[in-house]
Amino acid sequence: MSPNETLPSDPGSIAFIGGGNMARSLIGGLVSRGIAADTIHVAEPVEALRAALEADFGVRTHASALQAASEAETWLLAVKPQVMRGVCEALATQAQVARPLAISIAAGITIDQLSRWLGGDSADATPLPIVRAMPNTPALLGAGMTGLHANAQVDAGGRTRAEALLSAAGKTVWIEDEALMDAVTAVSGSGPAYVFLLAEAMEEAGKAEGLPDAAARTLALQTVLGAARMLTESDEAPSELRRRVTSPGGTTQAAVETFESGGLRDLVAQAVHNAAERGRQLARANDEDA
Ligand SMILES: NC(=O)C1=CN([C@@H]2O[C@H](COP(=O)(O)OP(=O)(O)OC[C@H]3O[C@@H](n4cnc5c(N)ncnc54)[C@H](O)[C@@H]3O)[C@@H](O)[C@H]2O)C=CC1
Ligand SMILES: O=C(O)[C@@H]1CCC=N1
Repeated sequence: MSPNETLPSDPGSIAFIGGGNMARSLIGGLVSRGIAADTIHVAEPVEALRAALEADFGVRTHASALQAASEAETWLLAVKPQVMRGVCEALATQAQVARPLAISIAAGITIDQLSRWLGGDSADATPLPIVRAMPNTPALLGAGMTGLHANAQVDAGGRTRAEALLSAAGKTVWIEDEALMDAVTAVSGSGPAYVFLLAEAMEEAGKAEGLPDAAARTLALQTVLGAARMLTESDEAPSELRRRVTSPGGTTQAAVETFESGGLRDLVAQAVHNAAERGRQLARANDEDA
């Protein structure tokens, strides 16, 4: 979906709990697709962030999570994994009364954990409909990628609502096995940082070869943009696009052989594995009952 297209269905009123980097990217996506800013509430303790969200997007902000949550039928939990438990427990009573659709974007934190924390003290609280979503920051441009997983309490309407909300950020894919959400986090949630790192490294290497700073940056960044567009706008596999740049005995071959003999593929696999493992650790580290 391109940034100016409207959404296929209205996601209804939304309370973002946490108004940091990822919430900001998602809010930018929603507002640019014509979602009325006054249906978006944001709870954020940092006053400067609240002021910036109001000025930039016209959304309603609150210092209190409970206040924002009481305004909306969908809660988008966008705080760090390390504070998620406290935030959920503070909202538990309201959650059991209002029974919102709760969507968490926190890395690692499982639906079982969210369900327990939002269930409050009552061990037999009826499980809430909960969606685990893993977006990424290109959401701000409508070019994001989100993996979604729902528990059994989420009905077709809830799935449609979650998908409408996250599709404001770009593409979505449903993941039926929750255990794979850590792999989604490791590939696409964290993935933009890997591409930014490559861009940084290309820029630095260009400077080391003698290019002026500004030229090195433009050459690296425009190359990443052009390659990303070819990857998504052509029907060819990445390996075929690479083959077409690589003249036998030429310059690209010299570079690609250096990457391959240096173990780039193994390094990427190890990096993705470590990111997924970190997601699993975050779940354990933030749950003394697990
Ligand atoms: N940054 C990214 O690229 C992505 C982040 N995520 C997930 O999104 C979540 C947020 O990450 P970021 O936006 O990067 O972090 P962030 O630190 O920029 O945002 C979190 C915000 O929550 C606020 N906050 C803290 N306690 C709060 C409370 N009790 N009530 C309301 N707000 C509270 C903080 O002031 C902060 O502004 C994390 O769980 C992360 O795993 C998921 C996908 C991508
Ligand atoms: O680094 C993190 O933990 C978060 C989750 C995915 C991207 N940023």
